[in-house]
Amino acid sequence: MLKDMSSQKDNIQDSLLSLVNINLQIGERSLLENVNLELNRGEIVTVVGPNGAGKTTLLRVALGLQKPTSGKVTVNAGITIGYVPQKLHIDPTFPITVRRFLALAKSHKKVDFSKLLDDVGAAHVIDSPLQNLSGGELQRILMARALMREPDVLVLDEPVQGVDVHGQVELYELISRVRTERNCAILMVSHDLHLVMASTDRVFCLNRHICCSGTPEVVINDPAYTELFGAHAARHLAFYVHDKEHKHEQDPQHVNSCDCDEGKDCV
Ligand SMILES: Nc1ncnc2c1ncn2[C@@H]1O[C@H](COP(=O)(O)OP(=O)(O)OP(=O)(O)O)[C@@H](O)[C@H]1O
Repeated sequence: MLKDMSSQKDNIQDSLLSLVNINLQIGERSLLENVNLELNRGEIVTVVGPNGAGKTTLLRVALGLQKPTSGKVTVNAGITIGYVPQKLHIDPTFPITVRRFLALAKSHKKVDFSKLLDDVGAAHVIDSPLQNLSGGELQRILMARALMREPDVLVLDEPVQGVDVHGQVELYELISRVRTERNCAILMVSHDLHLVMASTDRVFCLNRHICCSGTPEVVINDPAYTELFGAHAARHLAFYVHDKEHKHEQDPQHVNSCDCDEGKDCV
């Protein structure tokens, strides 16, 4: 009996954030229509959709930065949310090192920056000017800054933008690791379906309203997904599974002669 009760408890999902019947109208424009989304501890949820679909707007509503016209946003009392925005304006006339940038962020307790950066694979840039970082390095620093708050929920708006395919794979692996090691929930936005599918538990396809949602396997076979992204994209951008044994360094020609499904995009 006791055993039954504990397994029941394990199955109860720890909901951290929920959006119910969210509508947002600005002027004549309807930006979000009847959106429902729930985020549970330990899961990665990805919102995909074309440009202008309302992905960033949805995150802003979830974060309480944008008030919906109607609907309810519920955030569990006492949880901490870390946010990595889509854009960070870095003033080129104000040079700042990574260490200084992190020191400017609010944190409840003293943080060991070397360890933090080591955790996100960016220890080597600790004394570099922020302006000199590559796209992938900058994303790691922004993620490190968000992690300083020890968030229960990490919200990432297009975390791999401007990063090459190899860097994207690494960043999605980092995101999965952060989720596992910190047992937080991750809510992220991506245009990219290709790589993100392998690194997410649930996907929401958004085009103002939720066109379809579910596990990546369910979504990729949903006609609404094909309608939104086109049959070619749905077929071509099937699951990306990176074979780590798959090496290219020894044979540069291999990139073009590779017989895996990725063709010349294979990394
Ligand atoms: N405050 C606002 N007032 C009016 N329109 C807005 C406002 N914020 C966003 N929009 C519009 O709402 C639509 C959705 O914008 P949003 O940035 O959420 O889309 P997105 O899916 O994140 O797009 P992208 O993939 O290009 O980043 C866009 O057409 C945008 O111009």
